[in-house]
Amino acid sequence: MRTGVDAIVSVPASKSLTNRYLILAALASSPSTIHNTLISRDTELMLDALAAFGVGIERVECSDGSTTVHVTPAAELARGPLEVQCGLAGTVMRFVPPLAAVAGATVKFDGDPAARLRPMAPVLDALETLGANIEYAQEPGMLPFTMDASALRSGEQVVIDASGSSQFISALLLVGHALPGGLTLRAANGPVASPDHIMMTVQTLRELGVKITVDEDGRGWKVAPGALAGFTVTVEPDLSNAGPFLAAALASDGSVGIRHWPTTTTQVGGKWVQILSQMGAEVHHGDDAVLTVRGTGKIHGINYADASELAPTLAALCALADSPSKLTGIGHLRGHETDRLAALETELNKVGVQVVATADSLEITPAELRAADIHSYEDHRMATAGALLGLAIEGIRVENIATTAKTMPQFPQLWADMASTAKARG
Ligand SMILES: O=C(O)C1=C[C@@H](OP(=O)(O)O)[C@@H](O)[C@H](O)C1
Ligand SMILES: C=C(OP(=O)(O)O)C(=O)O
Repeated sequence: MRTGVDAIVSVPASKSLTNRYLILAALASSPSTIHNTLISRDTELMLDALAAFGVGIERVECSDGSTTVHVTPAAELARGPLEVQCGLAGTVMRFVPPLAAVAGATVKFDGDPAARLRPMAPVLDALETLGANIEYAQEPGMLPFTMDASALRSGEQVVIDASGSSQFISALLLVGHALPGGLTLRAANGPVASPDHIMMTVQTLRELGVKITVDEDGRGWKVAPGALAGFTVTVEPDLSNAGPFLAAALASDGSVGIRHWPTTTTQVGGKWVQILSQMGAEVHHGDDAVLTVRGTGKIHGINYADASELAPTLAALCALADSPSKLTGIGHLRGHETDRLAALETELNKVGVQVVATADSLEITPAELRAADIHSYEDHRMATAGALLGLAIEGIRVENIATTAKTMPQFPQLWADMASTAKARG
């Protein structure tokens, strides 16, 4: 019996774009307006951090349910001593220390217990190269730490190991124009994590008028020093968070549309179009800007590299496929909200799927599926992956679905609304 969903969904704004725009607005020379700002745990933490530096934040609730944020830069960013709470937000724990460095501030950073396990050293070592002094309260290179950036100087070329996270690179690029002498940055030999997110940073900077060049091999960046004028932008919907909804069309053999799908995007979630088509969906981007995905009764396995934050949803969909899949280039997901490779191996095994997790890949071989309680590890994407399994497997229960508030507090309601459109189709 098939029970296809048939829904059109508005997903909230992009976390990655919201937190980039907020950092840049704080560093601008005049006020900025950010329409359709995401309001979620990760962006609330960013807003609080900026307010601590003396940045003016005014929120306006709009009649369509979105939030516009007006950002007024501080005449001079506060130097503290301040405290910044990072929660479990990579974009806060990696993007705010360079802002503190530019401010010349003394700041204590801490986060959730799980945040204390996430890699930080490459970006912090780079800030030390630029003259910041960092005292670690527990483990070197990890939260919690106190940074004193009162003696920041102009740097020579900074070289960063970006195999653990693209955010180390993005964090420095975002403040490069505000550093004395700008910034010259290279990725050290070895893999670069989530390269799409670095391109998003580069494109965002260019869109706002920052001069940035990328080396021919794509592993080096030069940001010219200079003032950034205030700006007005509208944040795109979060296309990564659209993923579980779109995948639901395949999982339930139904149809799901996402409103306001951009014609071009820097978000890695833009790749859902290609991924889901390859896995068997019919995909249509209409004149009304709705991207519609329809199940065709078939879900094929896929070999896919650099899925980045799409991997948990993709892995759950691969569990429902008619052939094996392999997701590669995702070793750094072991340092995300949880060790996602281990978590996916455990949870997909529970529902009967064979999963082999290597250092940097997942091999997923579908088998007969069974009900299980899916643990979410305080990881929003494990929770949404569990919800997706729940559409296809009778009796799945997802523990702590509220953890989706990290980037999409509306998830439980939006999901329930979509799921309620499913009808028995005999
Ligand atoms: O810069 C960003 O907004 C992000 C970069 C990526 O981090 P990693 O490079 O650590 O994977 C991604 O997974 C994360 O969800 C958001
Ligand atoms: C890895 C993620 O988040 P963060 O920004 O905390 O790194 C994610 O959202 O999948």
